Amino acid sequence: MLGVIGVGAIGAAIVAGLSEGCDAPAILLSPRNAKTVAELDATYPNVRVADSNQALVDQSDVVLLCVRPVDARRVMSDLTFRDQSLISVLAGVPIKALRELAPPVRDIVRAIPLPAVSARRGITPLYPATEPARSLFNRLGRVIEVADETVFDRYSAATATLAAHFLYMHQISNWLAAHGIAHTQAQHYVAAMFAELASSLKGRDPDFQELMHEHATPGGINELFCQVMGEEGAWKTVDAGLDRVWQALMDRQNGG
Ligand SMILES: NC(=O)C1=CN([C@@H]2O[C@H](COP(=O)(O)OP(=O)(O)OC[C@H]3O[C@@H](n4cnc5c(N)ncnc54)[C@H](OP(=O)(O)O)[C@@H]3O)[C@@H](O)[C@H]2O)C=CC1
Repeated sequence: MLGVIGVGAIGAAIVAGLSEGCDAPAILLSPRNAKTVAELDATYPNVRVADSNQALVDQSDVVLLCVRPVDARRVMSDLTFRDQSLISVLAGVPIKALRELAPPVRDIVRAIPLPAVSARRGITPLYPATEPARSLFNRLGRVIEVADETVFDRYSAATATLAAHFLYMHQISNWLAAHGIAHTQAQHYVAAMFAELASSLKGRDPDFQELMHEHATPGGINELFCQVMGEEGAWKTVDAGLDRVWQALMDRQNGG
């Protein structure tokens, strides 16, 4: 039995992805977030809702922890574990801290799922990449087996750039809207442009420099835009943002 504590955005996405297709694993959900939990329970025959978090822990061989990092200590300190498996998706909470939160559990794996797991198209770094986490996340797409926890946290830092991608698109559509194109039309246009770009990445070995050149006619407007972004410091800002995220993750690990 897989028990999921914290059925918010990523917890629900994982449950949905695992529950699609044949041989779906039996899943028990924590009762909080009643609306989402009831929807998952009604949609998937392999899903049930536990009476409490402790009942979930008692009945589960594998516990998947999907609460916000700031809530972890409060949630876990109420619970008594036995020697079962624990998978944590909590960004920036290291194995050492998880051991302290869930004694006597020894088998602890960290995972970095992305929302695409709901459609079983995820790519999930695992540390350490042991069973049963490997099988669970392989069912949700692909797994990256990471051998070192610091490297694992680098992957975690990179996921912090996702929301900014939408802000970038927002900025472009706002510029169009400020210059006479209806806001909705501008958003549809930018969404279609980037959806096409994203789908062109599938099924090929990505080389981003090469792709940039494919899209930038020499002397053309894409080349000009890249040049101005560089001159204005945009690419250095990406490095600065990632460095700050990395520092925040490290501070979280050190209890800061
Ligand atoms: N969202 C994402 O794409 C990704 C998230 N993560 C990690 O996943 C974790 C969850 O993120 P996300 O899903 O976005 O956050 P959400 O806030 O959407 O989900 C967290 C859920 O935990 C619930 N919760 C809080 N306290 C308890 C409790 N005592 N018992 C059971 N459930 C509880 C919350 O309920 P309530 O709202 O009522 O407090 C909420 O539904 C984070 O640690 C994050 O780092 C990792 C990879 C990707």
